[in-house]
Amino acid sequence: MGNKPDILKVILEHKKLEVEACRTKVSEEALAEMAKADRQRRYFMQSLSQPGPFGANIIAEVKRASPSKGIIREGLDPAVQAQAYEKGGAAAMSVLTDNKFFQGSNDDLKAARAACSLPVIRKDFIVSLYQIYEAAVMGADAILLITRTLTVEFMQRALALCKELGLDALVEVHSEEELDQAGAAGAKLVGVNNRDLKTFVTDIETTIRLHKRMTADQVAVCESGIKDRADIQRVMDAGVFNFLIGETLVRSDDPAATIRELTGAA
Ligand SMILES: O=C(O)c1ccccc1NCC(=O)[C@H](O)[C@H](O)COP(=O)(O)O
Repeated sequence: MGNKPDILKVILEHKKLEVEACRTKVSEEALAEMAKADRQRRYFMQSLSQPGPFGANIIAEVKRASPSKGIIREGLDPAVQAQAYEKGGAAAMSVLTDNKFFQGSNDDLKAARAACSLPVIRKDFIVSLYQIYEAAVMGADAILLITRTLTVEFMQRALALCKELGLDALVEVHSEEELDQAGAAGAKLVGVNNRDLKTFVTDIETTIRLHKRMTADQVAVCESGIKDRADIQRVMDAGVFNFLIGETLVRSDDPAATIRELTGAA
């Protein structure tokens, strides 16, 4: 048996080619100009800064497929999903825009955002400032920065650009070292990915462990592998009240009811 390929490395290599191809169609200068246009901003970080009415805030994800699970839901309609998420009481939404590995698209984000009033994060693999301008142009309210894939210097530049464009940034970490790097870059909204992106194993204890090391001005988000109310309760007992949930909601036949069960509203 050969070694498993490092999927993140494969995704990033492909993403760099994708961005270069986009650049040949629309230059970064032209995109930056478009990104300055007035937008109806929705406040992603603000929606997560305090516990919700029942305690937990859910960032509900629109994810058609993933490298770890393959197809999650055939024929998923992002607009229908977004309406159910809002009805269930989600605080915000996450939409995968990567096409090759997650079968998402920029149109998925636009359709989901247009169908509800929730703030939306563009979930993709940022390798260039170009994609941050792109996120603003497609109407996203926030972007994801994955610490493992970026330098502190790039994250600082990305965070400064987000501020300029009126976007929030969720900075994702999976280890103590990455948390320190995110802090050095100035991250205030910090997502702990419970999924090890090398092995795909999820462990909710990762959030509980890393949260203890966060500073008072950082807001934590528990990401990946959340299946039920017991998982949420366990993490809430440790002081974290924000949860990013994909598969459990996308597989549910009644995502609104599932959100109510997860937050404790049901
Ligand atoms: O989910 C994957 O297989 C994956 C593989 C490589 C990079 C990222 C990946 N997931 C992105 C995510 O962060 C999750 O979609 C998100 O945290 C929700 O996780 P879940 O609730 O377990 O679907």
